[in-house]
Amino acid sequence: MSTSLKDLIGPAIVLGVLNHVYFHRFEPASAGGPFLALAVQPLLLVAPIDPAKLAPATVGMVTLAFLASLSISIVAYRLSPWHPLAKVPGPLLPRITKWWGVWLTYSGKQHRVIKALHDRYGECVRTGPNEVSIIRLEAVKEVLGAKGLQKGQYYEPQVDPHLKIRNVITATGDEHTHRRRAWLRGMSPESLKEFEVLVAKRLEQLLARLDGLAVEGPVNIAAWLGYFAFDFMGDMAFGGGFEMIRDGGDKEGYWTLLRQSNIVIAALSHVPWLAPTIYGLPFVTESSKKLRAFGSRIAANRIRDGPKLTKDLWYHLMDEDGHEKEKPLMKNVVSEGILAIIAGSDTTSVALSSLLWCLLTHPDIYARVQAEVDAVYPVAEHILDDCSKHSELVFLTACLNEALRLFPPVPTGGARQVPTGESRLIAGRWVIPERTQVFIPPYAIQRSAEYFSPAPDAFDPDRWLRGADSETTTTPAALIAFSYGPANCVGRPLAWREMLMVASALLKRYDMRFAVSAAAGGVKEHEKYPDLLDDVFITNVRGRLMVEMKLR
Ligand code: HEM
Repeated sequence: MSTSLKDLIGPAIVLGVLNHVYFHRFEPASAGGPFLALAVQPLLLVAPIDPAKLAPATVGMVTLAFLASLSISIVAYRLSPWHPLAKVPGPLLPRITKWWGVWLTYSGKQHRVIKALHDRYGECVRTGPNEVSIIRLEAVKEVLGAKGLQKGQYYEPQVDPHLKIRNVITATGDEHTHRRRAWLRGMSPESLKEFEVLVAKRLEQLLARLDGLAVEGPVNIAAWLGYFAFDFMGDMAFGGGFEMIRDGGDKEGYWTLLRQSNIVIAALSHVPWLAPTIYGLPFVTESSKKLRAFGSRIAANRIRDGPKLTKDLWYHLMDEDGHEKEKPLMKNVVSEGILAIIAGSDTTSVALSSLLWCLLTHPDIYARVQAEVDAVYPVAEHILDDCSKHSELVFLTACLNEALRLFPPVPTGGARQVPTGESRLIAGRWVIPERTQVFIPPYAIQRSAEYFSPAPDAFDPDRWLRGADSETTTTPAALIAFSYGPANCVGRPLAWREMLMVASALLKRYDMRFAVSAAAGGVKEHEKYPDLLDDVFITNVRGRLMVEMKLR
């Protein structure tokens, strides 16, 4: 008896469902094997047919039936009441597929869309088939805190695909504690004092450049703050490496390279199983090879020349003063150094750009904060050599807190993962099942009226200074721009030092206002600034921030 197409459709459908059951149970870590298995199975089904009588249409129909049944089975399960996250509200598309998250990352709008979903569906929203986003204060501690959840598959695409090196941001458990120890030495008060010298040197260079540019016309201050932060991080991590202030741009192309690879990584974090396949593509490998070569080159320079003005981060990460029993491996330290540049440059410069944007949109607040800087630093030079007065910059600190609240440089952050085999009760109300990815997005929680009211979307630095009263709510614990818990931002003290030095220097030296530009479509260029902050894990400023700067 010969096998016909009709005989094969039923088995193809059953096989599709069985594949879903298998992959659901044994989640693949990479796409290569599963893709091959999916391609081979329809061919095995048609194998009994005499090849001479096998029409290509038959193979096509069997494959179609197999893939359609697999897809329908997956979608039906994800939408069904039996899915463990069935009771968590959320829109249809993300319940079905993680490709929605990939698209959202490429669009740059992830933070704004997630906030809109919280506005609509509440404090816990299903943002993926196995993913939730929570903006309840108790969840900050329960998810990000010491007894919370660990980083999971979301961070896998950040691991170097060739060297398989984990740095402090991708390591978990004891490995994380060990790596973080060296970072903490690098961020001690003594180290910070040394880094101040490096900030001051670059800040002087920036101010000299801005003095010259300011007389020529409006300056894209967002770009120049980016050059500053990048040059400084190169000095701080490797004792040098970039000269973007000198060159007036990214002449070497490393900034662009880092940003491009950040976008790819941020998108792949939603589909980590695809990362090994994508990283196998030559043009993708090319950019990660270039980055590694660059890291090794500046590391080699650093080893040859030693620290420049002061002990740099390399000194601490490489354990040059011999705290650890075993010296760290060179490749690990290169990876940490590159991480420092990624984690510490765009974050700080975006925070400063957003602060300036907020101040320039509120001239009354600008005037108050400028008056404070003038009072604390009557002599401009002392901004560069006396950080002991930072505690007196109370209003500037409030303005920075408010800018970090409205525009957190890491707007959504990375997901933590519920361990296999257990579920977690979060905030006493949501039972989150095993292997779920859990986001606590700073942008959405920091604009929640529950924690900041009235007017949670308004720039109101005074909310940080008002005492508690019955009319207003300010919840410092809900400001998580630097994250929370054992994997919070290890560079926080340095970031604050840098931000206060740069902001005071700019306010002291210049009178600034938005450049007058023709309104495009009725919207002035500076009004578009918030919409051009792309959330690609770290914010990318897609637009310009054109400012007229007049020496005072
Ligand atoms: C305003 C500036 C900054 C902001 C808002 C910021 C924010 C953050 C956030 C939200 C995280 C957690 C990321 C996650 O959970 O995946 C983080 C981690 C980290 N940040 Fe920052 N950061 C800033 C500046 C810096 C600076 C200047 C450095 C210094 C090099 C730095 C180094 C790091 C490192 C190494 C981690 C990983 C820590 C760990 O996993 O233990 N950051 N940062």
